[in-house]
Amino acid sequence: MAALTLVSGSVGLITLQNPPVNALSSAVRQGIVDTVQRAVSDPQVKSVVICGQNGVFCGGADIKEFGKTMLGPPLVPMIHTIEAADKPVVAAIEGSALGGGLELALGCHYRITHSKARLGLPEVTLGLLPAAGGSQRLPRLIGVPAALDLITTGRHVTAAEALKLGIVDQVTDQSTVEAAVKFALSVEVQSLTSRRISTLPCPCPADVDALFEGVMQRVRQRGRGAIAPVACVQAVQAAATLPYAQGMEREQELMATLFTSGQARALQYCFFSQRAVSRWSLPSGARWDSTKPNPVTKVAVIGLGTMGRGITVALVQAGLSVVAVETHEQQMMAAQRAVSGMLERLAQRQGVPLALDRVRFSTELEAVADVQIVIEAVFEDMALKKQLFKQLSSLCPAETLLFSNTSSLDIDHLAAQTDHPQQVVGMHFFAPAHIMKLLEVVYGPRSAPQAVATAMELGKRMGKVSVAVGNCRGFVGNRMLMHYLEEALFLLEEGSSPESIDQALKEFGFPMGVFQMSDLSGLDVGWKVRKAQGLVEPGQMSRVRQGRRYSPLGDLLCEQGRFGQKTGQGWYLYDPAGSRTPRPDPWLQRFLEQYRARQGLVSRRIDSEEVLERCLYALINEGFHILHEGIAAGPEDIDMIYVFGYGWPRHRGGPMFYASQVGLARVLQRLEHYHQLHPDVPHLQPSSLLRQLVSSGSPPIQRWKEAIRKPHSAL
Ligand SMILES: CCC/C=C/C(=O)SCCNC(=O)CCNC(=O)[C@H](O)C(C)(C)COP(=O)([O-])OP(=O)([O-])OC[C@H]1O[C@@H](n2cnc3c(N)ncnc32)[C@H](O)[C@@H]1OP(=O)([O-])[O-]
Repeated sequence: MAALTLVSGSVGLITLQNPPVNALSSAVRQGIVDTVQRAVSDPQVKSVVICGQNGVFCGGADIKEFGKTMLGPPLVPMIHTIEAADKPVVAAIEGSALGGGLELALGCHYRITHSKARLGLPEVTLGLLPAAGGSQRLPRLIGVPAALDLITTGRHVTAAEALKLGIVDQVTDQSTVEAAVKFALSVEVQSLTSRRISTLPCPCPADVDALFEGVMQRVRQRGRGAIAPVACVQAVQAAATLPYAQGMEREQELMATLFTSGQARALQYCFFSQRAVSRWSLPSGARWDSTKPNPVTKVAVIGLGTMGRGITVALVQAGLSVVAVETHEQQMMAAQRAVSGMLERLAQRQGVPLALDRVRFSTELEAVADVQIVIEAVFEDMALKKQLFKQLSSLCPAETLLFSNTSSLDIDHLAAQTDHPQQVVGMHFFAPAHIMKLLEVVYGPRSAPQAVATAMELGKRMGKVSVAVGNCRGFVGNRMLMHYLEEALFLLEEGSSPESIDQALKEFGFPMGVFQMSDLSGLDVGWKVRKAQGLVEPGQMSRVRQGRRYSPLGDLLCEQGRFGQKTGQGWYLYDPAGSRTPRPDPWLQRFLEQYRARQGLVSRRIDSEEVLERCLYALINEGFHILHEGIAAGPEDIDMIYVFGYGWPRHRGGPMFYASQVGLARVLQRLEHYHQLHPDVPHLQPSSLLRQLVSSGSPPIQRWKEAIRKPHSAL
C-alpha cells in the first residue's frame, strides 16, 4: 500500500498505492510507517519524496473506515515521525491533497505541487475537523484568518492560490515527482529547524479575539445548527492561543465529540449517497454501467422564461453550443439581454473568457433541427407542451432526444405526442437552473435507457447531482413537498402562525420556512396547479374537497392578489414589493382569526415539536410510498433530492436518513397518533413499507432496499 524505491542515487521515493484516491486506509498508514522508517534508517537515503500513485497525491483518511474499529497505526504519530525526521521529506502533490492527505503534506518539510492540483481540508463537510494536526499546523503556516477560512468552509484551493497563501513551496507544470526529486536533492544538506511547522509560532493579527468572535458568529449563522464548523473555529483558536502540544490535545478532544456524532454520520452518508445516485438503474434492468450515453455537442432550449434562461447559461458553462428559442420577438430580445448579462457576470467572477458565441438566439422553432437534444422549458401547461412535442416530433430527426423541464406533468403524455416516445425524458431543473445543483431525470415507461443515460451524463457535465426517478405526479421532490405544505396550512387553521411554523423549520436547519419559501416562489404557482386539479372553488370556504381535508387558505390569499414577494404581500409583508425581507402582517393575523371563527375552529397552542413532526413526518411518509412504488430506487435518491433541491439541512442527511436516526418505530407511532387525531388526512396514514420495516426490526437505512420487493416503478 506504500512502496519505497531509491531514485537519483539518494532520494527515497515513497509512493502511496490505494486507488482511486490513495485514501489513508489502515494498510496505507502501515505502509507509510514502514517505508518512512526504512528510508530514515537507510544511510544511502539522504532525502525522501512522498507521492501518490496514478496522479493523485491523497484524498485523505479512508471515510469507509469511519465508524468501524480503528485498526493500524494512527495518523497523528505517523505524521509527527515524518516531521521529526532528520532527512528532508518533500511532498509531491498531484491531483488532490485533501483532508488527511494535506495534513500528511503539512507534516513534510516541503511541498511541491502540480499546477492543476487542488488542496484543502474538507473535513468540516464530513462533520469532522482536521484532527491529524491540520487545525494546528495550517494556522502556523498561513496565519489565522486564511486558515479559518479554509478549515471552516472546507473549500479546495488551486495550486496557484496555495502558493500565494504559502501552503506550498513550488508549483510546476511538468512532472511533479521529478520536480520534487530535484528539489529534494537541492535541500539534502539544509537545516530543517525552520521547516517543522509544529515548532513555529502561530502568526495572529492584533485583533484576534474580535476575529474569532466575528467568525464564530458567521459560522453559526451559516451552519444552521451544524456543530463541526463551530468545533473547527475552536480548534484554530487553540492553535492561536496554546502551545502546540496543548493545541493538539484540544484538537483531539473536539474531534472525539464530532467523530461519533449523528451529524458526522449524516454528512458521511451524504458523501457516499451523492456518488451512489449516479449509478442509476431502470425497471427494465438497464443500468448506468451497461448503457452508453449519446455524444452531445449541441442542445436547444425552447422557452426562455426564468427556467429556460438558467438552463441556457448552465449549458453554455458546460461547454456546449446552444440554440435558444423564444417565439415572441420581444421576449427573445429580453432573454438575450438577460442571458448575456448572466454569462458576463459569471465569466468575470470566474476569470474565464466570455462564451457568448456559443449561444444562438432564434424566434424560429426550425432552428432546433440540427441539435442532438431539445430541452423544452415553456410555460407549465399540458396543452401547450403537448402541441410543442407534436411539432418537435415532425421537425427533428428520429435520433434527437426530446427532454421536458416539466416540474410535475406526466412525461408519458408528452411522449405519446411523438413518433419516437423512447426519445422522451423529463429533465426537472430547479430555479435558478444555473445555480441549483439538483436535477431530477424522469424516465417514463417508454424512455430508452440511452435517453436516460444521456440525460444523466448531460446533468453531470452541467455540474448537477442528477437523480433518476420514475414518472408520477410531482415526481419525487414535489410529490413529497405537497404534504409538507398541506400540513403547514392545517397547522395555521388549528392556531399556529406563519412566523412560528417558519421559526421551527429554520431551527431544524432549513434556510427558510415553508411560508417564506411559498412567498418567494409565488403563491400563484400552486394555485394554478390546484385549479388544474379541480380543487379550487372560488370564494368557497369548504374544508373537504375530493373526499379529503383541504385548506382553502392559499386560494383565499391568491383571490386577494397576495402572491408573495412579487406583490409585496403573501403570508408576510414585503416593503417595497419585491423586497426579500419578510415582516409579520397584522392583516393576516386578523384574517386567520376571522377564518377560524367562520369555520368554527378553536385555536390552540401548537409547539415546535408538533410543527416538525407533522410537516416532516408527512413528507417522510410520502417518501416511503415512493420507495414502495419504486419511483425512487433507494432512500439515498430521495435524500439527495432533498439535500440538493429543497434546502434539507445536509447535517441531517435527508428526510429518509433523518427518519432512520429518529427511529422508524417512533416515526410510525407519531404518524399513527396524528392520523388518529386527523382521520380525514390520508397522508398521515403510515405507509405499509414503514410498517413493514418496523416489524422487521427497523434495519439500518443501507438495508432498506432488501425490504422493498418491487425495486422499481411498475409503470
Ligand atoms: C482522522 C483525521 C482527520 C482526517 C480526516 C479526513 O481526511 S476525512 C477525508 C477528507 N477528504 C475528503 O473529504 C476528500 C473526499 N474525496 C473527494 O473530494 C473526491 O473523491 C476527490 C476530489 C478526491 C476525487 O474526486 P473524483 O470526482 O475524481 O472522484 P470521486 O469523488 O467520484 O471518488 C472516487 C471514488 O473514491 C472514493 N473516495 C474518495 N475519497 C475517499 C476517501 N477519502 N475515503 C474513501 N473513499 C473515498 C469515492 O467514494 C468514490 O468511490 P466510488 O463511488 O467510485 O465507489
